[in-house]
Amino acid sequence: MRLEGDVEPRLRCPSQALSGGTQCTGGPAIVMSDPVEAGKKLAAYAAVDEYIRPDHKVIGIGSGSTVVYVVERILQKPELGHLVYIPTSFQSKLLIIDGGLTLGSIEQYPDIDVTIDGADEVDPQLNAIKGGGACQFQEKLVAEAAKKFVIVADYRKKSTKLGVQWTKGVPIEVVPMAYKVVMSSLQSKLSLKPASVDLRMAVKKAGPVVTDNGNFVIDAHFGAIENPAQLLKEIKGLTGVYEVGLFCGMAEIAYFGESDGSVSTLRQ
Ligand SMILES: O=C(CO)[C@H](O)[C@H](O)COP(=O)(O)O
Repeated sequence: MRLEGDVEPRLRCPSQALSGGTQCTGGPAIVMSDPVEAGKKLAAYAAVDEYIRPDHKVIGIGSGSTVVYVVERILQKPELGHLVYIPTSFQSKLLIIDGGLTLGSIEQYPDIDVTIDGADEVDPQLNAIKGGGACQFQEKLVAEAAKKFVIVADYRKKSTKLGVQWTKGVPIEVVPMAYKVVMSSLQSKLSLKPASVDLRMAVKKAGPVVTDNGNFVIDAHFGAIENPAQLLKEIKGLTGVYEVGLFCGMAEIAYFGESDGSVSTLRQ
């Protein structure tokens, strides 16, 4: 299958079931000149094909550039048009609205069948760093409310240990007035000391990034993280912390679009 906007015949991904830790070829061809973009699309399409069914009712939609392909694939399947879609950010709300899908809120639909989301880094135990787009609070809420949480990512996100591939730090959403206290607590109260902590600054605005929840984000640089669950527990215990971009033991499966055009998976 050739998709609109694709330019050269190169990559191919399956729509059939994939098995744990394996790579596959075959199925609808995905043709793109950029291997990273192709990887995102491969992973997203495979996850939608295998995890979202017409007999589902409510689907969580993550945030970021990979999720754009999740919605693109959903829109190619008219049999998924009657489902309700729950956003995890302003960006994903617009994806749902602009696609003409039915938008729901987590308050209306606290029980979600499947949530599909991207990630910044994923380790072999399916722990993930998220929040590169500062959406980690709503992403975690919507992932936790789902029976199944599925990660989609390109090959750059696969890692042996969190903090090795993703070197921009662990995103920590904080209540604005608490940011200095939290920065100081991160340096003095954790068993794993960060090399540095930065208040994330906006690019096209003076001052800090402000999240969809009106908060700030601190990026904490720990290097390789041996025990992400312990680190998560310690950071969440600091007063002023709203949510941490460490997702531990949450995902059932991660799909990775590889640079050779295959899709690999990691399962719990
Ligand atoms: O956690 C996220 C946003 O807060 C994103 O899912 C994560 O940053 C991955 O984004 P992309 O698909 O653009 O690489």
